[in-house]
Amino acid sequence: MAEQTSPVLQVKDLKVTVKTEQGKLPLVHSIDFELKPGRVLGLVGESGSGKTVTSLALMQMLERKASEVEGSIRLNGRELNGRKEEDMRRIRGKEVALIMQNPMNAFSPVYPIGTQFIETIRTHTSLSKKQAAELACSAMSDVNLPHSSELLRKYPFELSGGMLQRVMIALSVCLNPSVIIADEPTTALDVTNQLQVLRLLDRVRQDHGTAILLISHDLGVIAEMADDVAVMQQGRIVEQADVFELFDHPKHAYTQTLLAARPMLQISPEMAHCIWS
Ligand SMILES: Nc1ncnc2c1ncn2[C@@H]1O[C@H](COP(=O)(O)OP(=O)(O)OP(=O)(O)O)[C@@H](O)[C@H]1O
Repeated sequence: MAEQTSPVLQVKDLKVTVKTEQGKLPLVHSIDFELKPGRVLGLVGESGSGKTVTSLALMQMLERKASEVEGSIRLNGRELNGRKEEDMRRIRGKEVALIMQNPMNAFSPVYPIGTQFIETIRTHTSLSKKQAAELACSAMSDVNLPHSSELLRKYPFELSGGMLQRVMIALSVCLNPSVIIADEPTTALDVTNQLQVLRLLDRVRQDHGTAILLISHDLGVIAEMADDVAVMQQGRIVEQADVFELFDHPKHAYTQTLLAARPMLQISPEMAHCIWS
């Protein structure tokens, strides 16, 4: 079906500049990519290459006074770039969700997790408080968080980084957005929970046709999860290809260096089998 193959997210000529005391500093230079339903695009590149800045620009979460985002970000055919913050609040979470690198930034320290979780659900749905709490609990057990009703009463500082990361992932997936941007979603987790989260993302992709932009340092995770890969260097996408093509025949010298520098695939065939079984 034509509808199935049209992209949910189309990024064209995206540029990000920040204003510094020394003047304007370009961080992302004219990048293009698209995401189709149910596909995973891996975004890789060394630290500082602009992956997080790109994800924040897509979500329109960069400080507007201190930065400039140019180009086009079309989500389900609608332009996001320059959209009012009020509109973006309705779109974020419901249509596009961000799993951030640092989960502490995703929650306010002054409210219990549950209040924030339930309010987010209720902003985007017509569920009652009780139904929203049930949905929150079931989403939390999906990411291996037991005693979820107890957890919902806790404040962010009472949870470990890994637990908070899983709460954020549960919140991101529970509203079935068409696109999930996952910025290093498993970095803070131990191996068992990494597998759980990767499995969950894969299940969401399969069951709901969610498109995922997966940012990761871990080329093993990218090799297992991504259909296509874009390689970023100094704010530019220097190579973009199908995952097999990119790993087997990297064309750009930087991609070759990146692949040669990987210690080894951190996901063994046995672990990969665990993810998909
Ligand atoms: N507000 C800002 N002002 C100036 N420079 C910034 C600002 N935000 C980010 N940068 C710089 O932009 C570059 C890209 O940062 P970004 O966090 O996107 O990299 P990254 O590829 O996500 O790295 P990592 O993998 O370590 O998360 C870095 O050099 C960073 O220092």
